[in-house]
Amino acid sequence: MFAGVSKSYGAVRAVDGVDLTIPCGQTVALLGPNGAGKSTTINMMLGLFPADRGRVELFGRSPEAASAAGRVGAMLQETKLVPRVTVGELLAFVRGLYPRPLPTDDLLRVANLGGLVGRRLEKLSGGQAQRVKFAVAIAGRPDLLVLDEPTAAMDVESRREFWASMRRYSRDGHTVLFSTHYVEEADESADRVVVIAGGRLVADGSPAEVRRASTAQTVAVALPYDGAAGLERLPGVTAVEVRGDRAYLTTTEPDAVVCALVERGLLRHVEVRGARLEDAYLALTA
Ligand SMILES: Nc1ncnc2c1ncn2[C@@H]1O[C@H](COP(=O)(O)OP(=O)(O)OP(=O)(O)O)[C@@H](O)[C@H]1O
Repeated sequence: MFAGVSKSYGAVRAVDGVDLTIPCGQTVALLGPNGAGKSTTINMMLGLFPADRGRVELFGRSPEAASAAGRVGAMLQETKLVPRVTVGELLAFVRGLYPRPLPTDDLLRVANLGGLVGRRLEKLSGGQAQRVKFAVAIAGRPDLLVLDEPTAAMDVESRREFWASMRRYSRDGHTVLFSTHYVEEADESADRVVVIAGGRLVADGSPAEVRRASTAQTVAVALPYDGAAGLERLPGVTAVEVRGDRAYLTTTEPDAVVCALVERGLLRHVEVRGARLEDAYLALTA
């Protein structure tokens, strides 16, 4: 729970009056561009440094007390793995630090590390190393799992595997908060999307609710034989983009645009696309 939380670094106001309450069991994406204040928010949530103003509480107590009680697990951007030990040795060590760790088999299954137990940490690929860091974060079976841009620099396949692991953990009723600047990750993997820009929360809701914050839609048609000239004057059209042999018309009134295209005999291979989370995100953070 954040109540009126602010944090500055000198003259830079990194987080500015944030209020946020996360119910148990929810998976929340903290979505924002570089420098939006995501890491600062997460560091305060974990009690790594104090807020200048406002109150941060986890499970009704201070972040430090919640972490000391083993209720919080985190995977931070700067987390490094020690070399010269195996995945299995590292996980056995970390499990030993907690009173009720995840059973080893569950840990390996959830983090998708089955074939890597004997592998030394310095021999892992980037995606595999991230899954080991994820395993370290969940080894103590935390009620709240916090992931700061966990898939930065991963390829598509590694990202897909990573989010599958995250969902296996959240499905068991655990609360997850992850930060990202990939809109599709928030759309696909979160119950709730909190958009942050310039240290302020600018949107908060399900992916569908945040998507609706942008009403712009696209009507795409085959490019008319005489080109795109004049399309921008059709009723309801606010922008026209030509890509390949298609014209993409931005509008808030797709019905009117389709009618106008019919009247002019221009309706060929039409496709109407609803607002995308990415459009809403770009509008919100502009
Ligand atoms: N230690 C610091 N000293 C000074 N300014 C900082 C420090 N850490 C962050 N900032 C500034 O605070 C603002 C918020 O930074 P923060 O790292 O929280 O954003 P972010 O959303 O996590 O960005 P990114 O996606 O790039 O990691 C930025 O303007 C950043 O330059």
